[in-house]
Amino acid sequence: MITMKDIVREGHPSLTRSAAVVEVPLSKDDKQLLEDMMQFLKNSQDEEIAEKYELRAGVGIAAPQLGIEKQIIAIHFEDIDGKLYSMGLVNPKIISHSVEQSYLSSGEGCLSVDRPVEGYVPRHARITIKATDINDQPVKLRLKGYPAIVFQHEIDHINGIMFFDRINTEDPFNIPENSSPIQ
Ligand SMILES: O=CN(O)C[C@@H](CC1CCCC1)C(=O)N1NCCC[C@H]1C(=O)Nc1ccccn1
Ligand code: NI
Repeated sequence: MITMKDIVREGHPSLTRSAAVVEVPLSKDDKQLLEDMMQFLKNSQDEEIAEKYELRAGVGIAAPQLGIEKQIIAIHFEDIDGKLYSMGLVNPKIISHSVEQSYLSSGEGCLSVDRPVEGYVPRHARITIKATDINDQPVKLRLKGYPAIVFQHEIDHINGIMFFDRINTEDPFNIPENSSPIQ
């Protein structure tokens, strides 16, 4: 099972390199990795398991965070209106996005960053993603709100981008034109 010791931290080269496209149909190993990543997220959100294995609760994880430079991400969370987002995707791409931006009013963190980094992380408010799922099926997702933020955070990992790379260093709490807060 994946635990925190498997998650590489800030400074590890995998976090700032672009990950490789994954061959489809998925190999047995890539399927297993996706399943393990999904299980990690579920475990991390289960109070007992998280306490027992000292897991930090996460809603998403990307293979580069495990030192595996492949375009593989897993997402598991329920959004405010109770919709469950639980999926493993390979080769995710943002194929279109809004001009409007949005950001989490609480800022962002990362399981690979063991320190708080203050500031708003401006992202696209609405995105359309294309990817392939664990059963080799094509997936097209239109997202907004918190789900859009989570998917962008994970896709950034695939491209070697960390959330703090997007914070305005002069004025971390600067609110860009045409952007609105989430939560
Ligand atoms: O790349 C992936 N990561 O780095 C895990 C991150 C991904 C989220 C950060 C902002 C958008 C996606 C993550 O999940 N967190 N960041 C650090 C500690 C908190 C934790 C978190 O937000 N937990 C959470 C939130 C709601 C409900 C349950 N748990
Ligand atoms: Ni992260």
